[in-house]
Amino acid sequence: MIEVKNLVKRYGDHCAVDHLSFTVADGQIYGFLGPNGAGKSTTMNIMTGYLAATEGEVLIEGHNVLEEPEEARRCIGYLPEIPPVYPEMTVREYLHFCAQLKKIPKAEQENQIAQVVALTHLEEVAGRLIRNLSKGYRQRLGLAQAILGFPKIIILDEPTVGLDPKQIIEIRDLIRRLAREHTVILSSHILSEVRAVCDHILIIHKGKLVACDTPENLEEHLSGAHTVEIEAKGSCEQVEEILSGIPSLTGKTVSPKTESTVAAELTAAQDVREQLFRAFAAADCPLLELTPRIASLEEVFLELTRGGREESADGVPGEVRPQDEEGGGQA
Ligand SMILES: Nc1ncnc2c1ncn2[C@@H]1O[C@H](COP(=O)(O)OP(=O)(O)OP(=O)(O)O)[C@@H](O)[C@H]1O
Repeated sequence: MIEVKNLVKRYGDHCAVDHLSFTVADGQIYGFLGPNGAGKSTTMNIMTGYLAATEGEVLIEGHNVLEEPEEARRCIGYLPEIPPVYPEMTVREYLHFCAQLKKIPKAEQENQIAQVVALTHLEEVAGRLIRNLSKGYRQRLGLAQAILGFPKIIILDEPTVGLDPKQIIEIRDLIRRLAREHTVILSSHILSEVRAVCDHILIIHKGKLVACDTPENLEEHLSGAHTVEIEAKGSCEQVEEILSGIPSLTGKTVSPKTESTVAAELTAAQDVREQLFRAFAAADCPLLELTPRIASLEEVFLELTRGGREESADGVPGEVRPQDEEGGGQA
């Protein structure tokens, strides 16, 4: 488990991380999402002990990252935004070097290196100098060193940057496989990627946590209260008349769709699907389609990271839990 408590990081006057609190539970994949400069890398660097916080603390499996760095780091594998590889070493030499740094027992080193090389598909370049590797292979090597030692928690800053589509799919599969036995936290700008692999999403904006939930809940709760699109057989007047009998509607736009059908978009503070069904049936007006509109993760992201949005995060509906000062926002 990771506990991030009231984390603040200031660079001079600039507050890159602003009282950030959240908890990461074991055995799941968390996506750290935010626009450029939101504070993702800074937070990850603090969580992994690479950077000191101005205020607040991070506990990894109960170990304070600053006070018990060895114990905390033993639980973490980290792929920073720029993988820390040495160009003059071969892939294999570098992984041996990392194994020593991670204090993996000598007798286990060969076996573990072989495993991570296989997992990240580095076999064919294992003897090659790192400076001659493509960006994709360097990224995979960065991932291999993060996995080495099979730590409980694996933190990946933009793991698929620079990879081609085939490699992206492979790395996603690898992340999913790792998540069976590890907790994985990854940062990304790519919404579809986060949507595809993560169980939980933390959205960060201007250093603050603005949402923390499953992708499904985020999409559902931000789908504009209840928006429903309908298509009915009849005239606009007839449909308007039926809708006027449903007082809980807060908005409606009605327009002809075909010669004999009408389309409408309706909003309400509650779920009105059953009322709609009954009202149209009672008026003998066939309801041909009734579709609740779900916001895409992209819309959720844009909504939550609009300028100044983080100031009013309290208003985020439903399960979207912004941080609180006690260290809430449990993920
Ligand atoms: N060493 C530094 N000195 C001064 N400001 C910094 C430093 N590192 C980061 N920043 C600033 O802190 C803010 C957060 O940066 P950070 O790299 O954590 O964001 P990010 O969400 O990871 O962005 P990106 O997605 O572009 O990598 C940015 O405004 C950045 O310019």
